Amino acid sequence: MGYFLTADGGTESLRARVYDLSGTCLGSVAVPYETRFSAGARAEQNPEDWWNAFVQASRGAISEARVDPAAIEAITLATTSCTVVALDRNGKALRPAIIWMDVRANAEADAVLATGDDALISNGGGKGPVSAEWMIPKALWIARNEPEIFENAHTICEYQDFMTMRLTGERAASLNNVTLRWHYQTDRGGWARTLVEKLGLSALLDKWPERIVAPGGVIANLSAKAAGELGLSTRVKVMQGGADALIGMIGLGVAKPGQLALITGSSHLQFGVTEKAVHAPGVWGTYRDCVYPDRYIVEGGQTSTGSIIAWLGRLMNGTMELEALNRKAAALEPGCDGLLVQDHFQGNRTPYTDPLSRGAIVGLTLAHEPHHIFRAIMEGIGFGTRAILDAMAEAGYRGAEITIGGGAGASDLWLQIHADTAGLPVCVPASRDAPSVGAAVLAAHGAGHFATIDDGIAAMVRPGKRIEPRARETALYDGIYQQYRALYPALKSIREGGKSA
Ligand SMILES: Nc1ncnc2c1ncn2[C@@H]1O[C@H](COP(=O)(O)OP(=O)(O)O)[C@@H](O)[C@H]1O
Ligand SMILES: O=C(CO)[C@@H](O)[C@@H](O)COP(=O)(O)O
Repeated sequence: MGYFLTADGGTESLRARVYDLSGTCLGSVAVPYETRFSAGARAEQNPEDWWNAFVQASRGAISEARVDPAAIEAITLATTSCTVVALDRNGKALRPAIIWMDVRANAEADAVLATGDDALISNGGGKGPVSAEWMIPKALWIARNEPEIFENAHTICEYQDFMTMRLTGERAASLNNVTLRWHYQTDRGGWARTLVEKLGLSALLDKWPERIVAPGGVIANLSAKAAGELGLSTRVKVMQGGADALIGMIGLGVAKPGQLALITGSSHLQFGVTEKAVHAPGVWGTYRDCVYPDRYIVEGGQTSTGSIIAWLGRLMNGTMELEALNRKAAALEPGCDGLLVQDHFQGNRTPYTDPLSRGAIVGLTLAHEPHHIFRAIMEGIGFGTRAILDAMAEAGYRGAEITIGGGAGASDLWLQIHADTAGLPVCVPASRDAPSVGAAVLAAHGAGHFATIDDGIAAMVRPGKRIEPRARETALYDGIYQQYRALYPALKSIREGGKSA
C-alpha cells in the first residue's frame, strides 16, 4: 500500500503529515516559524525557514508513522497563498517574503483596479475589488520601491512555487494560485498580459514560472538533492497542491454546488462551489477551474482571525493557556459584559476590502479580564463571518450549513459561537486538518489511485461532528451583530477625520 507525505505550510507553522489511502493520518509533526510584523500592516517571513521546517517536520512525520521511507509514493503541499518571494537565478531569496496578510501594496492595488483590464473579470465582473494582498500589487510594490530587487529577480512567485523549486528544480506555478491571486483565466486567454503591460510591468511576465500545473497534476520527481535532504528516493513524485485554504476545501469534502466551507487558521476564508460566476458587492471573487475542473469557487475572507488570538497571546507574554481561557470564556454570556471587537487588525478582506481598516475593542471596563477579551475576539470574528455569508446570500449563494476546518476547530466554544452567530449548523469532519487531508487526496489522485478528486474525497474524507445553533444565543447575537455592523462606518469616519462614512 502506498503512503503520501503532505505539508500544510500555514502562517504560524508547517505541519508535515503522512497518510494512507483510507485518509488515516499515521504521523504528524509541526515546526513553527517566525513572522516579523512592522508598521503599515507589514508582515514578512524567511523562505529558508519554510524549507528547513519542511525537512525537519517531514523526517519527523515519516519516523512517527513508522513507514518505510521507500513506501512514500508522492508528496503534495498546501501553503499560504499570495505570499510573494523574489528569487535569484539559483532560487535564493533576494529579500524576505512579503506574506499574504501584508497590505503595504495599497496604492498599487488601486493602480491595478484603475487599469480596468479584462483580466479583472473574476472580481466583481471587473468592478473589483482588487486586494493589496495579491500577486500583482505586491510585485508592483517591489518594482516601485525596490527597483534593484525587481530587476535582479529571476523569479517572482509564491511560497508554493518556491517549495516546488526546492523539491524538484522545476519552475512551475499552481493553477490554483494563479487563478485566485494572479488574475489568470483558463477560459479567457490565460496570463494577465495586458493588465501587467498597462502597469508598465511587462518584465514580470518573464519572472513568473512559465509552466502551470493543476492541483493533483504531476510536477516532477524529487530531485537528487531534495531526496537526500528528506531521506527519500528520487522515485517519489511531487504532485501539485495550492493555496492552503482552497486545498482545505477538498479536505472538508466541500465539492458540490451549494456547500459552504469555512477554513480557519491565522485567517478565515469562506468558500462556496458554483456552476456559474457569482459577482456582487462584498464578494472577493469567483474563480473557474481553480480546485475542481469546470466548477467555480466563490470567495469571501477575513484577513486576521486566529492571528488576533495569537496577538493576545503575545500581549500576555506567553502566559496564555488556551484550554483555561476557553473554559472561563464558555461561562460568559454572549457579548462578554459589553465588549465588541472589530476583527480588522490587518485590514478588511471582505465585505469592505479596506486595507486601512483596523481592529478595535470597544466597551472595556476595569472589570474585564483576558477571558472576556478572548471570547469577544471569537465573537467579533463570528460576526465578520456572518457579514460575509450575508453578502454571499445577497449575491444568491446561501449555504444550509457550514463545514469548518483548521485551528478554530480546536475550540468547541468557537465552533458553537460560529453556529450561533451565523444561525447555521456547523459540521466538522473527523479530521480538522483540512489542507493536509486535501493534499493527501491530491497526492493519491495524482498517483492514479482515484480517477477524480471527488472519488478521492469519497474514499479519504470522513464525517465528524455537527453543532446546531442555539435559539436563545442566536437571538442575542442577532442584536449584537447590528452593533458590530455599525462599528465599521463609525470607525472609518473617525479615521477619515470625522467625515461621514
Ligand atoms: N484551543 C484553541 N482555542 C482557540 N483558538 C485556537 C485553539 N487552538 C488553536 N486555535 C487558533 O488556531 C490558530 C492556528 O491555526 P492553524 O490552522 O494551526 O494556523 P495557520 O494555518 O495560520 O498556521 C491559532 O492562532 C489560534 O487562534
Ligand atoms: O488565502 C490566503 C491568502 O491569499 C490566506 O488567508 C491563507 O493562505 C492563510 O492561511 P492560514 O490562515 O495561515 O492557514
